[in-house]
Amino acid sequence: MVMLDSMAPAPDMRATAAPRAPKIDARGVNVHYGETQALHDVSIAIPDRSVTAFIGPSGCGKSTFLRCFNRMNDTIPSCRVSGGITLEGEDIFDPRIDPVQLRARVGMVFQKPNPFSKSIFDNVAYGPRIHGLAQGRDELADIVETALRKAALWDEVKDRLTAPGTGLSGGQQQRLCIARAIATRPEVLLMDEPCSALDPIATAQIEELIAELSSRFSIVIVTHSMQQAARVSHRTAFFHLGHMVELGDTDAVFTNPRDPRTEAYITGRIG
Ligand SMILES: Nc1ncnc2c1ncn2[C@@H]1O[C@H](COP(=O)(O)OP(=O)(O)OP(=O)(O)O)[C@@H](O)[C@H]1O
Repeated sequence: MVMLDSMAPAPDMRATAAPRAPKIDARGVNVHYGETQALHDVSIAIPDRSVTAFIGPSGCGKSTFLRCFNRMNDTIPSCRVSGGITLEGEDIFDPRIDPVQLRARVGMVFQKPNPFSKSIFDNVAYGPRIHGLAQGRDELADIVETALRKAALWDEVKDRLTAPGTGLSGGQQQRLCIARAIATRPEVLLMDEPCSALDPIATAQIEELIAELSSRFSIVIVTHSMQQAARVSHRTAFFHLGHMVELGDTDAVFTNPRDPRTEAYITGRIG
């Protein structure tokens, strides 16, 4: 049995979600940047309404794999992705799929909060406006309020919706980015180290939010913190040198890893 040094007292944030049919199914995914292969033959089924964590040493390909799910790698000219990925059974690489629509269904929150230089309201209204999700101003206002409430930010900003989003604290900005991502009613939320720029209190708020959102969305989170993965995720995938070495229930991966490389990582011997 492997124990993480500060794992023992950590509260368990996870809802008791039973595994469901896969929301995303990735088969034999390879990714190259130019001549360099960053990911080798990775396959994973991401369940609906649960949290999957990607962990592993720096440069092992976690973010690269995450970006495959909403075709964000399309925006990197040297990047080539092969293999199959489906969302709800639909091939995301099908030429009929519009990547902008795909990114509304598969939202993303980045490492550094990146609100637009617009008002708090307009940050959240941006996606619903471009995707035509609201019939008029009232409906748009409802969507914005709902997203801000789900992101646990409404009470802090309801009296200053016209103030710039960039004027909020780091933790509030990240919750604003989460509100912006969920305003288009995505099915999947990708989070790439969403707490790495935040203090412990803001981190705890985001983790609570992840636990709440996981009852509605499928969430995939890249994290450098094994404690965070243990607290928030149901499933954990461990990556090493571009390979997915281990995938399993989070408790099993952390307490009884099958692969010696996973054990070496979680006990701090590599990484
Ligand atoms: N835009 C890019 N152009 C070229 N190579 C890249 C690019 N992005 C990532 N890579 C390379 O791909 C490999 C995987 O990188 P990636 O960022 O996916 O790893 P990671 O596990 O998320 O790392 P970290 O934990 O440090 O964020 C690394 O060798 C990295 O240098």
